[in-house]
Amino acid sequence: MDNQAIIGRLREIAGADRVDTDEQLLREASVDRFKKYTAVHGIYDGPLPVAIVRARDAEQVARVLSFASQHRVNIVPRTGRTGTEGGLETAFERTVVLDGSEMDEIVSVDPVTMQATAQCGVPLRVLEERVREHGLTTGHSPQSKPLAQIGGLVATRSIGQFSTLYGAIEDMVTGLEAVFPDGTIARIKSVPRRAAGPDIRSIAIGNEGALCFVTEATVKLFKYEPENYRFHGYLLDDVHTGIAVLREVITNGYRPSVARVYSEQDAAQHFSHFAKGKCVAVFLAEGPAPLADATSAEIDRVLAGHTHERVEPELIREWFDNLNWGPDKIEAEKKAMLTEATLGYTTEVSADWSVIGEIYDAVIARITGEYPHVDDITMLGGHSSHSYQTGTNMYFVYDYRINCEPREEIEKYHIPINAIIVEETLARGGSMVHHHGIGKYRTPWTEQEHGSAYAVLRRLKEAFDPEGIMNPGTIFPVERS
Ligand SMILES: Cc1cc2nc3c(=O)[nH]c(=O)nc-3n(C[C@H](O)[C@H](O)[C@H](O)COP(=O)(O)OP(=O)(O)OC[C@H]3O[C@@H](n4cnc5c(N)ncnc54)[C@H](O)[C@@H]3O)c2cc1C
Repeated sequence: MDNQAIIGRLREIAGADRVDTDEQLLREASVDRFKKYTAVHGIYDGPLPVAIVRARDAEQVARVLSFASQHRVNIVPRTGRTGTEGGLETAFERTVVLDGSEMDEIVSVDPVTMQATAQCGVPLRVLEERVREHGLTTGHSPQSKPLAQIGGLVATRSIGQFSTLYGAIEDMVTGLEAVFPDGTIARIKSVPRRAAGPDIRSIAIGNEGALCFVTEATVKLFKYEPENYRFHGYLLDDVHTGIAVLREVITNGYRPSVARVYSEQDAAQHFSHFAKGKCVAVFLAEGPAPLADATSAEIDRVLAGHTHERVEPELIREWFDNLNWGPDKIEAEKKAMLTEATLGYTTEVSADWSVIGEIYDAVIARITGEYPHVDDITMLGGHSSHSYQTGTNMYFVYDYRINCEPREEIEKYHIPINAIIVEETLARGGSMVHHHGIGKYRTPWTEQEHGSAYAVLRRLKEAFDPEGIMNPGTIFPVERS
């Protein structure tokens, strides 16, 4: 079947007005933010998709996927388009981008059962605003909240700034609907908990469009009590002290919603007006007032055991209020890329408390010691922003001046720096990806990440996507065409 025939069939399935073939739209749909630097220069070297289908409902998604399976047409699901790891890249010929952003109905908000159900194209910001009318919150607040949508948030195993209290998306989704490549529409009902076999929500959560298309999700709701917010900020001597502080607060049984530590370098760019060359620890205690007070008291008690300087809570609140990225910041970043030829990227990993500090040191030492273009790096540091009983994440941040043609940027800077971080983390038993997903650029290490359990993951792909049409090259390594 040639491209024209594919487009014709898609028009029959979805309606002609739901199938986009405009050249510029196809170019922009061929990449995500992994290639933001070439994209801002208008360079799109990879295969362009055949078409973009804006799906109306789950039945239409099912018909598109069945057709694609039968005719071996590749599918890249998408919603909010904030992905950072190449998951939206159309790396293969004969790809159709299946866009769920117009499935944007909030199906229900139930303040009694404390749940909301939303279609995949609902932006998280919109859902959050709706539930706040009831005095509730989703508790989910990734930095991309103004743009990211429910489908992508579920598909990437996203996590938000309040994760230490509310958890990540896998702790929040109680039920969902997903469409599989054979056209099966599976609805996983929402219940408080069950022991009826393995938890099949996790086949959809984090699948990055490589197994199924998420069309709807039901999430938990919590009381929204910003009047009880207690912000805390401290200057500390080094990252290791910061990690020790985080560990103590968390393992003592307290759950501030925000618990973060920034390295000196990262702090200097986030908190230039007060960091004084130090590390910065940030906490937010919330919940019912007595709990927020108890959490605050514990944070102070732990800090008393370490040399520190206190930061005005109002400064932390101001910083926090401006943390999210909407269209304005995306535009500002594009302008900076074009006028200053500078770029910033991140690689986020996780590991046990016992090795996370060692990983931090090893990564910084290797990049500064052996990366050949280290002189172009203008900032190298990181922060821990999501902590658990057993360990924490490290979000490495690297900014650089681009001393090459736009096309060469990824190979010269982003890929080798990312590789060092992944290698040092895996070498110490950590996870190479904490919350952005594997996408198409960490696949060289998917097998190493999972070890002997990779066979289980691989079987999921074979079982649910036997034709390999779902986002090929994402999560699962394959040869590129
Ligand atoms: C400025 C910025 C800040 C960010 N901050 C955070 C953060 O704090 N926490 C965090 O976790 N992430 C963060 N991210 C990453 C990104 O926002 C998340 O991965 C988000 O969950 C992606 O959602 P989306 O709707 O934009 O998905 P998209 O970008 O459209 O897609 C992302 C991936 O999910 C797949 N996908 C999309 N929709 C579906 C669907 N309906 N069914 C199946 N697969 C689908 C795609 O194929 C792709 O692989 C940030 C990104 C940016 C640009």
